[in-house]
Amino acid sequence: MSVIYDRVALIGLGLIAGSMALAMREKGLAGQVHGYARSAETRDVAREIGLCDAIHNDVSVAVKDADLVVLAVPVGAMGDVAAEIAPHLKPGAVVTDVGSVKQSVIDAVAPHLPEGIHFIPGHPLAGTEHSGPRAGFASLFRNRWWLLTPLPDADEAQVARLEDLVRGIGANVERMDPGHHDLVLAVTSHTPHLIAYTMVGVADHLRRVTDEEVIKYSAAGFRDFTRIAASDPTMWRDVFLHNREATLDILGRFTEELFVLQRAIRMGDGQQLHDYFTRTRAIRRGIIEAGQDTDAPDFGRGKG
Ligand SMILES: NC(=O)c1ccc[n+]([C@@H]2O[C@H](COP(=O)([O-])OP(=O)(O)OC[C@H]3O[C@@H](n4cnc5c(N)ncnc54)[C@H](O)[C@@H]3O)[C@@H](O)[C@H]2O)c1
Ligand SMILES: O=C(O)C(=O)C[C@]1(C(=O)O)C=C[C@@H](O)C=C1
Repeated sequence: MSVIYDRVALIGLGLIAGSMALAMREKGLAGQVHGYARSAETRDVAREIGLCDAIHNDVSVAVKDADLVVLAVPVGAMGDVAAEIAPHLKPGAVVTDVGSVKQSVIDAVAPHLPEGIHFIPGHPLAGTEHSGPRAGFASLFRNRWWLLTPLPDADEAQVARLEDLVRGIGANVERMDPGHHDLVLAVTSHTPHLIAYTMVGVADHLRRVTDEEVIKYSAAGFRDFTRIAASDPTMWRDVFLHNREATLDILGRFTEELFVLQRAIRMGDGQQLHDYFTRTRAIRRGIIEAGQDTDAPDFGRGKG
């Protein structure tokens, strides 16, 4: 593949930026990849594993002459970082972000960026429960969605160019309105994380169970919850604080459904439980058949 941006600057060298660096370098999509990290420890690790062509401790130097700047910090830090880099951006540069929430990032970042800078917000729907520079891997985005939420006055050629980069690192790209993005992600990612955090918290409260039995007899369902609940606390604190309304809306609906099932159990209404689980099984099978769950062990065989 050919170079799409001569110089890329990654701000915040964690799981997502690290994976982007490895993927861009593997595919030859960037002339040079520069990275900025606040902590000396992160910079040392990034150097040790050869994540970027150059690692900086000064964000203004990192973004200088960059054609693409990627903000890969927690959602709550995006505004401060944008304010810090704004005076040092190359005229005509593209700034994107990878935050899990879109409207609040747009509100926090856009006002800081000078005229002539192309801000194109984005969100890769790919991740793991691990964080930091060592967590990155080049194939993270392969066959995953990467949503872009361009502003109404976005430059079409610049959006198309960023889409080429995203496709180049293996993802499928789609454009979406930021408010709609935040509602969809509240359903598919944010509320499920909150439920996982809560379930693991409940087990923890039942100390007599956690001390031995949960670990010893941990079945697949609970194990999946513990994986999700091991995700980065700063990142997820920021997600909930910045996608408050959509998460509260979905959480309200979740609670209503939970009460319906709770009542069915209390009343011994097996038919209702069976009907409900039949519907949810069909949803899972639909995802597998659409080829949207490449992690599933039975992927491609149409079984859920
Ligand atoms: N982890 C996921 O599954 C996932 C998936 C998609 C998108 N995202 C989003 O990507 C972004 C980065 O997430 P990640 O998983 O790579 O996190 P990470 O914790 O692995 O990396 C984030 C890095 O940003 C640094 N940082 C924090 N505040 C900073 C600041 N003010 N200035 C400079 N650096 C700062 C941290 O020290 C850390 O090194 C977040 O906005 C997150 O919502 C995460
Ligand atoms: O697989 C995981 O560990 C994830 O939680 C990844 C996940 C998700 O919910 O799918 C988490 C947050 C992101 O913003 C995007 C992806």
